[in-house]
Amino acid sequence: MPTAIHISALNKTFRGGRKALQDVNLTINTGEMVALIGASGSGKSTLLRHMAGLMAGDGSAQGLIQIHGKTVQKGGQIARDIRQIREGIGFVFQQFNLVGRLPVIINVLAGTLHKVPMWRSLLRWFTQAEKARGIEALRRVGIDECWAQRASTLSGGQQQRAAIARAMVQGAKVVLADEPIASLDPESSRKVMDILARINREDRCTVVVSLHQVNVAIKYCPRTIALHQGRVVYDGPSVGLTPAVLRELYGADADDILSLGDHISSLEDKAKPVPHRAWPVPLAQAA
Ligand SMILES: Nc1ncnc2c1ncn2[C@@H]1O[C@H](COP(=O)(O)OP(=O)(O)OP(=O)(O)O)[C@@H](O)[C@H]1O
Repeated sequence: MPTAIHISALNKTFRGGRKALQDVNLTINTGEMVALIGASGSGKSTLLRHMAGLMAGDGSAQGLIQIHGKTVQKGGQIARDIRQIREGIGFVFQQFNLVGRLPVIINVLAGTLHKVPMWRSLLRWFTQAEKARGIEALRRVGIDECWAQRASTLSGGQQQRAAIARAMVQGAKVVLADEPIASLDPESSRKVMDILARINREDRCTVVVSLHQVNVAIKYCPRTIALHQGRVVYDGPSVGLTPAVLRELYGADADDILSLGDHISSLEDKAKPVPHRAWPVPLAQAA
């Protein structure tokens, strides 16, 4: 399977000497849906920001990040053509989400700006066909009726969904989502995760999503990469992350990942008469 994201020897030391990423080496294949988990401060956002070319790794190390074979950064230098590379990446990052004063449809169509002439992008003038594509993307994420509203009037979950619609319109083949459900209620969280899973499945989009909740990772992502103090401490099937494994990896910090862990499954518990089994059988026992 072709490689979507390749990371080798990536280190990040912030001013003051805090090591936020330590010798990160990863390969994510096209079409994977991967969760990044870890306690608060473990380096999830920092890693995603490096993948997006928004932050450069340590210059002294030979850190390399490539997306679809194109270099995002190498040896602490962001690639000169990073804008072009970003055209193929969809971001569901809080700070990038939407321009609140503009209508939802314009925000979504911003995903096509790299494809339209400069004068049209400045005037925000879109063709009927482009608008139809935007509405179709909004329909796929279930908020097409909101197309004319100012983005600032959407709920948090709707804003995340609009950001995903923008990535669809953009034709992104990699979507990076930084804690997209962190501040959402269970129902909105489920919708956002369902949509990410759909674009992964239907559009064969590679999705990397950082999550606090390990059981959401287990439910939606076949593979989980777990970070602890900037290091990859687990990279494998999500079902292998039992409470016992998490306690071994994180010690007392495991509670951070486990205690927040059931806000989607608790919703299902209410809906289903059968008891929800929060933890799948550990791999060792299943074999
Ligand atoms: N700009 C910065 N300057 C200095 N230190 C930073 C900076 N950004 C992040 N850090 C530190 O790097 C470490 C990793 O932070 P990061 O935000 O990546 O963690 P996280 O796993 O995403 O946490 P959370 O789940 O709380 O969002 C933390 O110790 C954080 O304090």
